[in-house]
Amino acid sequence: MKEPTLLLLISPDSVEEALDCAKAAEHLDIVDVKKPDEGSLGANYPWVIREIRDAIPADKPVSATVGDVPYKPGTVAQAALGAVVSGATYIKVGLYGCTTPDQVVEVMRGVVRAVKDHRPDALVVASGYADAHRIGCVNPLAIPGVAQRSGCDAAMLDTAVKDGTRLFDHVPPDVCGEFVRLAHEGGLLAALAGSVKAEDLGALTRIGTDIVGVRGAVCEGGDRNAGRIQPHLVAAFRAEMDRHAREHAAVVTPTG
Ligand SMILES: O=C[C@H](O)COP(=O)(O)O
Repeated sequence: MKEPTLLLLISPDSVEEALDCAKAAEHLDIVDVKKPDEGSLGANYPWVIREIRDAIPADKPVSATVGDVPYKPGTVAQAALGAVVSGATYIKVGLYGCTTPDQVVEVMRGVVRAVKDHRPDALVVASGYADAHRIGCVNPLAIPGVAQRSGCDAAMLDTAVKDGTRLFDHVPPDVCGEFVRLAHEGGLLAALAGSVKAEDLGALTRIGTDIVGVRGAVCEGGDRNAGRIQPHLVAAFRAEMDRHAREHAAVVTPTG
């Protein structure tokens, strides 16, 4: 049986940074357009998504965040359509303002319809927050179920507050493992992010994560705000991912 592959999603905040990602294109799988100064899943301008789509190799999918969205299903559906029309094929929604699972389903059903009516092969990602308890939104472990109920393709966790705390500070590896299990049970991809560092890759690989999302760890000085993405840090991060994948494969399918 082929081992599942962990994909690397990197989030530039501008066309200039996307060009740095393009220099490291062989080391990454998905380029994720966001605007970090508008929030952890802050949405960028449609023309930035389009320019980034044009700037990176055609075989690298572009993802775009629709924002840390309010509970306003029509507004969010229209924003999601803007992202897919601009060339993104992974549409990520940060469910910041949804306080109940039913609200999430209502918002995400609208997004799925808006996106897939325009481009059936685009993937819709419902993103909750590992630190949901700090902002009063839906519990991380509820996300896979509501993502599945609303027809999404992936369930994701990121952190809402970028204060140096990390994914595993809020949702420990065994609970992230349960998140991944629930996502897979619902036929979804599982994406995890939140100030992830290279030292987290062992656990993320072990639990079967499909996509790891990173910004700070590949910016100079580890600073997601003041630092800029560095191609050599992307390459080094990828090398660590590959090392963990090899080690994990050796444990799961020992030879000899
Ligand atoms: O989707 C991934 C995020 O951009 C992660 O950013 P971060 O690694 O700085 O928390």
